[in-house]
Amino acid sequence: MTQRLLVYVPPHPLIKHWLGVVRDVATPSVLFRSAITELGRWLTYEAARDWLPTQDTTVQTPLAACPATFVDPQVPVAVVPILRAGLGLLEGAQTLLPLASIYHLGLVRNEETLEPSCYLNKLPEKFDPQTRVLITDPMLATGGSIMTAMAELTHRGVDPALTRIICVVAAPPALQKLSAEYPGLTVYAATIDETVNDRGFIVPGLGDAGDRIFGT
Ligand SMILES: O=P(O)(O)OC[C@H]1O[C@H](OP(=O)(O)OP(=O)(O)O)[C@H](O)[C@@H]1O
Ligand SMILES: O=c1cc[nH]c(=O)[nH]1
Ligand SMILES: [Mg+2]
Repeated sequence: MTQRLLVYVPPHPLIKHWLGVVRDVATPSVLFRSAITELGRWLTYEAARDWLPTQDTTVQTPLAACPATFVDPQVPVAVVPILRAGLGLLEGAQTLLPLASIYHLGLVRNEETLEPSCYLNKLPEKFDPQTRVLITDPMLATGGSIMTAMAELTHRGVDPALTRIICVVAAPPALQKLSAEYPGLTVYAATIDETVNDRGFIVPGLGDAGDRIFGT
């Protein structure tokens, strides 16, 4: 079977609600931050559906033996927030994945060339090939940053088929690049917007996610 990039936009009222809040230019930083946290929570919930490994067992209730399913603690789970803005989605993700290891990757785009450069890399040298990786970055625009992140991860043994990206707004250039290089990868987005303007901003988008989260 040919593998394809899967992009899900979960039709969830809470995701729609918090997306409206972060799009609104009048939303102050403190509310923007908590809205991004909520989006991190609900997008992680959706992404975990067919991704988080489980094991079947039996438990004894007060009345009888009963089949039960638990999250498998043996399979490593990693969250990779793309700094800065990916930190905004991390808190919500972490509440659902309390045992996950967090590996920070700091990327910033040059405002003129839009080329990303890496200023912090806390990735391990090698990942266990079974590791479930969740990447958090609210904006996939030209795709330069997410492609850099994917190259760093796959170079260290991460399997794209076991990787999920959660983002708030995805734009066509980023999705096209991911699709060409990483079929089998899955993206969860609150929305897919139409365009990226000549300054690299997604339109209508939500502006500069990092600046709005951190009030800079
Ligand atoms: O798809 P791209 O064109 O690469 O753009 C997306 C990147 O831009 C933003 O980061 P930014 O460089 O603004 O850094 P910040 O998170 O520190 O604000 C955003 O958080 C993404 O990482
Ligand atoms: O619209 C955009 C594009 C990239 N990064 C952002 O923060 N916003
Ligand atoms: Mg920014």
